[in-house]
Amino acid sequence: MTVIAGHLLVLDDDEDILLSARLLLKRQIKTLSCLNDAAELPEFLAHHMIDVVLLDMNFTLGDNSGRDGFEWLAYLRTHYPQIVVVVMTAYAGVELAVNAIKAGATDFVIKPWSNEKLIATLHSAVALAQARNKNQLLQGENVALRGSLEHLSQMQKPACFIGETTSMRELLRKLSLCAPTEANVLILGENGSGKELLAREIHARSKRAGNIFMAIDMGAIPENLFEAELFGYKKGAFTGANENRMGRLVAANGGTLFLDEIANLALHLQVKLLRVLEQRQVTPVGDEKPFALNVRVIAATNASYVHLTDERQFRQDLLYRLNTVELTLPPLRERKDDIPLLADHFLSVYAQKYQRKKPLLSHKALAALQEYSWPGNVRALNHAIERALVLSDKDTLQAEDFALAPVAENSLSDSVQTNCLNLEILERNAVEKALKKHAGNISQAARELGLTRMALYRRMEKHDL
Ligand SMILES: Nc1ncnc2c1ncn2[C@@H]1O[C@H](COP(=O)(O)OP(=O)(O)OP(=O)(O)O)[C@@H](O)[C@H]1O
Repeated sequence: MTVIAGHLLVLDDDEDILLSARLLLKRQIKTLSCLNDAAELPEFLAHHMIDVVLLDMNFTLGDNSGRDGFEWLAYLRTHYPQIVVVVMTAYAGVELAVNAIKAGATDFVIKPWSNEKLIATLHSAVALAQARNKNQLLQGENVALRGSLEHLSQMQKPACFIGETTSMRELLRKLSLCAPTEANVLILGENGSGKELLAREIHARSKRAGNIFMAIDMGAIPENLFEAELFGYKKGAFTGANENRMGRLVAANGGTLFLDEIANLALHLQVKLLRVLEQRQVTPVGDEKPFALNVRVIAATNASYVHLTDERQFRQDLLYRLNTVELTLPPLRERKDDIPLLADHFLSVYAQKYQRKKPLLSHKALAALQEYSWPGNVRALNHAIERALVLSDKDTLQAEDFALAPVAENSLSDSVQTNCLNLEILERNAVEKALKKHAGNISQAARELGLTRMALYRRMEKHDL
């Protein structure tokens, strides 16, 4: 006997029916749940992934019209279109069953059921549900692949998260506890400190590791495209919507959704995101049917805690939805003992990339790297090492090969403080100085800060520079 690999929910107000379903099916199907009160269905579905619902059509004593069943069928079709519904009716209710099929049920069984027929029906229903899910995932992955090309090279690299200082060990300890759970995680840390890498590490150590990791830079999506990009749209929903397009949230179904730069999301869009995360469903623009959303959410920001807890800038209900677990990445200047490890790692990476012998670092060069305050954090260290390796063919790299830009006094003294507001000031100073130093040349300033041009533009906008 092959066990049906799916989750079946039997919904019937008759306890005897539920008992016989349990007796018959508990060894036939991988996961079986029973509910005798249909009113509990929405709450139940919000917390469980169901493949098939075996739905009784009559819940009100003396009413054999199937009215309740049709209402719940419509609810399932609207809110959980991927769930396959098989209805149950009494012998006299074959006509009812036919109407239920017209209304979207996939099949029906007559009570009292024939065990064999019921099991065969459920076999096909679960197979159909799984094909639907797979189809949805494939569509999603397709969108994700198209939409995330810029992440492709990073995604292919095996995650290698380096950190051995006390603060990083503590962070990694928390990570190993929360990664296998479904808890939402909020990652705080300065630019370039490794928030996305940490998010990928959580995904890699979670049950969703075999599924998609969808990174969305919330600061990079123009406000007027927010809904179309994230929720998708239906053909004809607006000018230019020439085909149905699945949004990135549904594309992330089954996997992890990484919402980067979450604090850059405008307040009115925060409400929309919150609604989707609460209801766990997404309705594409111009459509009526929502898609069920099954994602684990990891969000990240470089914003200060002061910013996040200021309700004029960030909705507190959204914050609570996102920060079940909070992980804070210390800036690189506060974990200087990691610099030799990181430097060695990047030297290996770039020696391989540029097909040359891995150079050594002189003592002075290492000391200079450890003394530097790294306003652009690990990303800037990474770039500095790549640059040094490209521009020098020596076997041993010296301090001057790294051309470390002097960091202004006040930035350095800010850096010693851990107050979050000062981190904002530190970022503003770094951006301002880089722009001044490069006479407003965005590309050069961005390179020096270890940011992309887009990321630098966002910071300039944020700090009104
Ligand atoms: N602990 C680490 N070990 C190895 N590489 C790291 C580590 N932290 C960061 N990096 C590398 O530094 C670069 C920047 O990291 P990442 O993009 O994760 O930072 P971020 O905090 O998300 O940046 P931003 O705030 O600008 O989005 C990446 O190339 C990443 O691989």
